[in-house]
Amino acid sequence: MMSIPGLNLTAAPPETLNLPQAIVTRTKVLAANTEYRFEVAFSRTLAIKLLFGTGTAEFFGTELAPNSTYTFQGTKGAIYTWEGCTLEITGEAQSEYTGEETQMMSYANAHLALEELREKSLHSRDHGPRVLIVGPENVGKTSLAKILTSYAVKSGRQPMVVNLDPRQGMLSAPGSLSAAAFSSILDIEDGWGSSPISGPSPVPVKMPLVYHYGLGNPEEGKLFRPLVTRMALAVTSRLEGDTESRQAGFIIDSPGAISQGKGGVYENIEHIISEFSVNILFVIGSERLYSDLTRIYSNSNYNADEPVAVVRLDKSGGCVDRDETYMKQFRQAQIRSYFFGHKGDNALGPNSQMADFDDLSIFRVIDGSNGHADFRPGDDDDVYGYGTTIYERVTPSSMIQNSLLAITTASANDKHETIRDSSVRGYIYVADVDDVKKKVRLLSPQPGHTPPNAMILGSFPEDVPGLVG
Ligand SMILES: Nc1ncnc2c1ncn2[C@@H]1O[C@H](COP(=O)(O)OP(=O)(O)OP(=O)(O)O)[C@@H](O)[C@H]1O
Repeated sequence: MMSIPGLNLTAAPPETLNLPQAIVTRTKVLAANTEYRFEVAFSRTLAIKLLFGTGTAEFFGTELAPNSTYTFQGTKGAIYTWEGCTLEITGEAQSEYTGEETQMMSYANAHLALEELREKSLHSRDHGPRVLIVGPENVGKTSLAKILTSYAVKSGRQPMVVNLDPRQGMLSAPGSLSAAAFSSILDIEDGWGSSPISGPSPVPVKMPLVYHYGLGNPEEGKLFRPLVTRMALAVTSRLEGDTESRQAGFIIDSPGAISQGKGGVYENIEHIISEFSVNILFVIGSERLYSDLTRIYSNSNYNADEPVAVVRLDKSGGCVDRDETYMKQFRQAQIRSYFFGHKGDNALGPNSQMADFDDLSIFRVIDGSNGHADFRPGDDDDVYGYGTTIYERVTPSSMIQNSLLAITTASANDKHETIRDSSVRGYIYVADVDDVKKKVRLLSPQPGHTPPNAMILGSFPEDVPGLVG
């Protein structure tokens, strides 16, 4: 275990890690167009190797290198093969089986259709496809986003990927919305891969643009839509300045909650489509949603410069429901690896810093549950006009112990809208609060002084007790 520079602290191991387990190695022969589906607990490790010369295999679109061992913890996923292959598997899975009916053919066709649009954009100097993926929870939206991204990268493109689902982070902490251009392969073991501050990685790092949302549900509070607008501006201007990205277009992953709708009206989906000028809408796993959205965006009803193509895709039979307990463990693992590196190997040594209460400018997101929010789904953006109260300034106290603070690029004196619209430089973790001495102990991925910038404290992600032992 590695000590943390500064205060001789060590990272607390995840409670469940390193438990003894039966190590059983077996080989699994997969026929063409099938996949090995597995679930592995956070307390276990499953190692998978594609045996050399037996064929090719991929994990959500990213090819496995032959004879390399990939290890998974707390993962639910599938290794798919187009032509058949043999895997060597070591460790204990909670569940495992071979899926013979997969959606990979239709997902690959979706990729080919996007490639055609990318080729067309090359000749016309238009934008490439601007894709939004919607559907209820756990229908494989994120998996499809990864597959489309991997295939695009493999085709030599550099797509932007935008994560608008705060329940899980992409190259960032949970609770955030982020965007990044992908020009290299995704990290098989670590989901989307590593960002510069989350540990060394064999896969080149990606520099994400991050905004902090701080709530779990996009239908709650009054931040989601303004942040979508903000993100759309940032992404669009990046595309304007970069021919390769413009041609590749972007892929937006969305939270399941926005696909519930209210009486056939989907305000958050419509907002995302109009702000990002989405022209391809993939609807997974809900016929009703598909039918409602087709009605809304059928050419005769929808009045915009460019029509929105609504495309229905089936949910893969491999998709697994993830309960709150799993999601919480998943987020905690994401946060742990943000500070300590992937897989608890403590490859990163985050810094421990002491700060006075007065050094911290903390703004707490006002959500729907504490009586201040006046958000109604029907409100439009002008209610967020000049001088809106979005946050409340909080004095540090033991209340903030174990929480995550998003350090923005805004100053503490800025208007709330400015703080909201500022990107996040990074996150710090409040390890300890001394109410008497009025001091806090912070964990930061980077050395140096605690910045005076405005910091956002959300009610989401939940506290991570015992990140530091
Ligand atoms: N073909 C498959 N085989 C095995 N597991 C799969 C398969 N496809 C998806 N999964 C797993 O099922 C779970 C749900 O999939 P995914 O995260 O892609 O859904 P989602 O629609 O993005 O969910 P949410 O809206 O809750 O974020 C994930 O753990 C994912 O890894």
